[in-house]
Amino acid sequence: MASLSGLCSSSPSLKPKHNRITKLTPSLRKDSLAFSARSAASSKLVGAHSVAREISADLSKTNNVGILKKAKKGGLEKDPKALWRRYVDLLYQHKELGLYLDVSRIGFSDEFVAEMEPRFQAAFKAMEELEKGAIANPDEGRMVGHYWLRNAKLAPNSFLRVQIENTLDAVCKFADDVISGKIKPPSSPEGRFTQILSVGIGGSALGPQFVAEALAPDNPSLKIRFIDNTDPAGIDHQIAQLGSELASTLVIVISKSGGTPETRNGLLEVQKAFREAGLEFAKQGVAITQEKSLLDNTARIEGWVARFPMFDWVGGRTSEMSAVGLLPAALQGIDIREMLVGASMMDEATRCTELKNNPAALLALCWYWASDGIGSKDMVVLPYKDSLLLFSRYLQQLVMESLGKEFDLDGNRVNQGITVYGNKGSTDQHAYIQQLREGVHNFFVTFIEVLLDRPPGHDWELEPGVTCGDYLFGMLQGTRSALYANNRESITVTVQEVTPRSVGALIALYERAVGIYASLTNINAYHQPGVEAGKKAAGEVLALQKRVLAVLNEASCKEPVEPLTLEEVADRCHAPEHIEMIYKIIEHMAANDRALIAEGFHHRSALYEMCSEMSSLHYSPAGFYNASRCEVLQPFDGSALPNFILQKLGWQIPQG
Ligand SMILES: O=P(O)(O)OC[C@H]1O[C@H](O)[C@H](O)[C@@H](O)[C@@H]1O
Repeated sequence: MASLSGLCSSSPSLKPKHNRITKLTPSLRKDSLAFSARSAASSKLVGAHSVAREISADLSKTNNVGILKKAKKGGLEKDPKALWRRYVDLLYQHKELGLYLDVSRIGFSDEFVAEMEPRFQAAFKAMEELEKGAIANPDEGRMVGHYWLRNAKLAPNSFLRVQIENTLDAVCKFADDVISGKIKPPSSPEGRFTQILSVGIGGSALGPQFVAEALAPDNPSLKIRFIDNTDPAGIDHQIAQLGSELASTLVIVISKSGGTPETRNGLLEVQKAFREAGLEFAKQGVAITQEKSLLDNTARIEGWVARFPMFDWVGGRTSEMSAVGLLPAALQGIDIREMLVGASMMDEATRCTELKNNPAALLALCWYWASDGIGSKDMVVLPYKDSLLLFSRYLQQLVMESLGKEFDLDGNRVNQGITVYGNKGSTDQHAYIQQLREGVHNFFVTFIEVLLDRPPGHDWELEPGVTCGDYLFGMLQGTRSALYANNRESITVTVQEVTPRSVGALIALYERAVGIYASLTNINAYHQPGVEAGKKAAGEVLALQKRVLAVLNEASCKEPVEPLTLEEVADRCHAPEHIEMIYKIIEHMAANDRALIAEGFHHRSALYEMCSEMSSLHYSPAGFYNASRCEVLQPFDGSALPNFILQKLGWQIPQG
């Protein structure tokens, strides 16, 4: 990349008066900091075990909305020379990582930054305490230690340090042994593992999926597929795609808790496929989970090939640099030590307490400015590189599960969060960017730019002077300009190329930005109580389904079979208030041939079929019941049924 200093000197008219930006090395960047640096009144705020809570108490006195309203009055800078100066002045560069952050198209002012400075200093202090082992997840009484994974020396005690180092060594050794064929499946025609089937969900899937898409070579040592849902058709598809290669498949079951229902279901389905193929699952299964979890115990008792630990102090959405992300990556031939180096270098850079020299803080500043500190605007993430397609999905969990909270750390209802979505450019330009340019103004964009189009030596000009990659570049720059011209703000993160190092750095950059933003907004970024509520509700639905089945079974055992209306089923389940859910349960079972709903004309063709083949079908104007399968149907007007069906059922043909 042309250095910025080079560009400046070739455009003397644009060169800023002061010489502090003639060369943007990290050290000079500090001198060029235009933001007023206020002293942080934070030393008294930090306690070993309740960092965020104490900080928040002090910061809650500041009126965000007031600052933002005042600061936003000015509107966005449009003068090209002033914009160029803003770009040069604000550009963050990490030369060693080949990573650049341009925040010049977010409209914050120096005054706003100055106002925010104490909050940032407090956030930096909180992050420092977190890295030292403070209980940064107060609700769950946990430390938050994903930063230690890439630099074990930072772990707060030697026990954790050794745990991290041993796990990394074990991951590398296991991957080497699998790739070399030293560890092999018992009955594989290839004589080695050729496929990975990863079973996990949420944080136990998104990181490995993103990294596989971004970094796996075209011919990886092992190919990876994912089961990340409890969708039976999706599971069947993955197993069908493996076909006879199931015998050469290493199944990695990933679950921090070891009890996530979707993952358990995926495991049970895969185990069934193994049984049906006459394969012994234990010889091909690996577990990544917390010690002594249900999954860990199962894997231990059944004697799976290997088990790797997940640590209590690593959250699912920040687990990519634990065995969760490292093992699948290493098995695909991805250089995981390089990923760790990239993350570690970014961690170092984002520990900087000068806002303008800290890329994570700059991101958090932009988010705060753009979304008014309350998530009023959505974050649209647009990587202009196919291999980074899943970055937006990965960030969706990282940002939304971390920041989307009902209460702040002081117990105030705040309903915080930032919505994240996006796929990739320029593809999205042909889909929804029309709205971003001209429609509802409820977002800010993050462009992810990759400078290297293709490996050197492979490029060609598809028209004079222009390559395919030039088009991609042009699309990105064009969209950035067109959006800004219409007052749509954007951030641009640029990496030289997509490598294990730059991907590790990107992950670390966003992890820290989320942590800092959480401090700014005084929320706990490390728990997910809302997800728990959804899981609990799902459990209740399944419990209700079991009660519904029990009621139907009982009625079906009576002689003659007792027809039930929906209301009667609900009453017998002692759940009349859940009648709608009971209807949906029966409707779902009906769709899967486990029940039948006769409700109005629409369903009658189904009735005909059933009636013609089932002798034990019972019908009454009050309800419809299939004794052989324990099925209940909605009441409907039986007289509307054709006579031949009523005859077949042995019912009286209605008069008139
Ligand atoms: O890794 P597991 O314990 O199976 O959890 C998988 C996922 O489950 C939940 O939905 C959490 O909200 C996620 O943060 C987590 O990553």
